Amino acid sequence: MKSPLFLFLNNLTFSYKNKRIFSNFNFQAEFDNILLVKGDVGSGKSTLLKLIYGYYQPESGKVSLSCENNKTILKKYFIHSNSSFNFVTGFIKDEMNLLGVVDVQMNLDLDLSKHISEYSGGELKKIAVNMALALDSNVIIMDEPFEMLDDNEVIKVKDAILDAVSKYSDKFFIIATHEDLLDEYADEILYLK
Ligand SMILES: Nc1ncnc2c1ncn2[C@@H]1O[C@H](COP(=O)(O)OP(=O)(O)OP(=O)(O)O)[C@@H](O)[C@H]1O
Repeated sequence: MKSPLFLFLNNLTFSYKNKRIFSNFNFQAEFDNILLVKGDVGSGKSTLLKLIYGYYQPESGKVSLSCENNKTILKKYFIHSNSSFNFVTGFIKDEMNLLGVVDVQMNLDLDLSKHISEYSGGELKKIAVNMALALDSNVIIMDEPFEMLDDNEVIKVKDAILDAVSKYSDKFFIIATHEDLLDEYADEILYLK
């Protein structure tokens, strides 16, 4: 049986220079598959994902992710809204080797040997999402996975996420999105104002 993932945000305070984004913010969720983070433009969704991932440290307060089953080691992977940040080596193949991804799951129909500057934003997004799904990470944090994709690709990415959720008992998704298409599948939705 699947052990849920717990997210606790306790009195979280975070600012960029002089701009306060979270002030003693509290939230907790227990979820089996998908936690969505939604809200207006600039409400702090990306910032919160980066705090959850650990890119940023809060000024005060605490972020914690834990699994009821303490034996499960939480390996996190972050998909940036600008997917070029996911390919620090500059090359898809090198990144895959670095992360130990043998093959991407979906039929991408793309030449993966080029430099990242030679792909469109949507192509990079597709590759990044599929790379994340092919990794053995169990906490996949996605910042706007549907951005820059056409309708057809949006459905493919949505289906790939739902497929991973049904296939693997140990994968959890924390997804920031403006789209409504995962709402009905989410265990919980955090709305930021
Ligand atoms: N690196 C940064 N330095 C300074 N301010 C920043 C930085 N990143 C974000 N901000 C500011 O913090 C606020 C929250 O930004 P964030 O990107 O978290 O919002 P968001 O909800 O993800 O927005 P969007 O819906 O446009 O993606 C915004 O006002 C933004 O201008």
